[in-house]
Amino acid sequence: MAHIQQLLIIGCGNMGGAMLAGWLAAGIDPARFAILDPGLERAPQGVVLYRDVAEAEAAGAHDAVLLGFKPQQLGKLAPGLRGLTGNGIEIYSLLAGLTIAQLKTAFPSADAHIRVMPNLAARINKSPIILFEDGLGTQAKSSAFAFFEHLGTALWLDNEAKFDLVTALAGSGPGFVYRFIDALAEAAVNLGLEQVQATSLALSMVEGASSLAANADASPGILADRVASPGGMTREGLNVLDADKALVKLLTRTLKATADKGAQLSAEAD
Ligand SMILES: NC(=O)C1=CN([C@@H]2O[C@H](COP(=O)(O)OP(=O)(O)OC[C@H]3O[C@@H](n4cnc5c(N)ncnc54)[C@H](OP(=O)(O)O)[C@@H]3O)[C@@H](O)[C@H]2O)C=CC1
Ligand SMILES: O=C(O)[C@@H]1CCC=N1
Repeated sequence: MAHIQQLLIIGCGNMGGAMLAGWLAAGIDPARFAILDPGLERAPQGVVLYRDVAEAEAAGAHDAVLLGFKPQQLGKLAPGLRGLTGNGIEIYSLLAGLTIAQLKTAFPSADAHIRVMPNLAARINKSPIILFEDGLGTQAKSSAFAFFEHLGTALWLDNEAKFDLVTALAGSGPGFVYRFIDALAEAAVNLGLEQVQATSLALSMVEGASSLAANADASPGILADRVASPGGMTREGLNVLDADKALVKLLTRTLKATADKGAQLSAEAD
């Protein structure tokens, strides 16, 4: 039988909501989803919304759960969720930093425990989706992959120790790109451009450049050199970013601080 026929999303905020929107946009039947979230105003049309655990337990319709609340809530919420996470249920977790071992301790009776790391572009079906699992059989693994692939480009990670780092890169990454776009616009404003025009140009430039790179036959490094006409303007700017590896060093510190917080969230959950 195919897996994830009925997904119960527990905590449907920014990330859970983006994923649900992506699945619905991909044409998946809304009747395959339910939400448990006490504070959510409304669910998308055709998706059932439970306000409390008892309602979701009474329905008892799901075969998979997606944990979409905050990592700091796991210890407090898990005991009350045991009735929704028992035999026959697969647990998919968005909780940044929290390990498979911690999920197994929190939900010991579930059939399988899977870490999932998307980003907000799941809403437009363009998110990387990193997966790491324990307990899925071969067939369930391939149907889980197909289900998450609707949201973008899925991959199985072979080493959980790298999960915080891929979270920093692919999950948190949009935050860094948005900051870069803002900084680019602010720099142009500092040098004399008008704010609205600077923001609009920075945004459309990044959109075009990233689509071009995603579909190109050459690496971003080679594409950067193609932009820099010999003896031209761009090389002068690249020289600023490249001097003493300034940009690489800044981003290494950025990813390290982000990944280290994952380890801290995990330690605090014990
Ligand atoms: N934001 C992102 O880009 C990404 C987030 N993640 C992960 O996704 C998870 C959610 O993050 P994010 O969406 O940003 O946070 P949000 O605060 O937007 O979403 C969390 C949701 O859980 C709800 N909630 C709170 N308490 C309960 C409860 N007892 N039962 C059910 N639902 C509850 C919240 O409701 P209320 O607001 O009323 O408290 C909210 O709707 C985190 O674990 C995070 O690590 C992973 C990848 C990317
Ligand atoms: O900031 C966070 O913790 C989550 C995980 C990745 C993106 N947002």
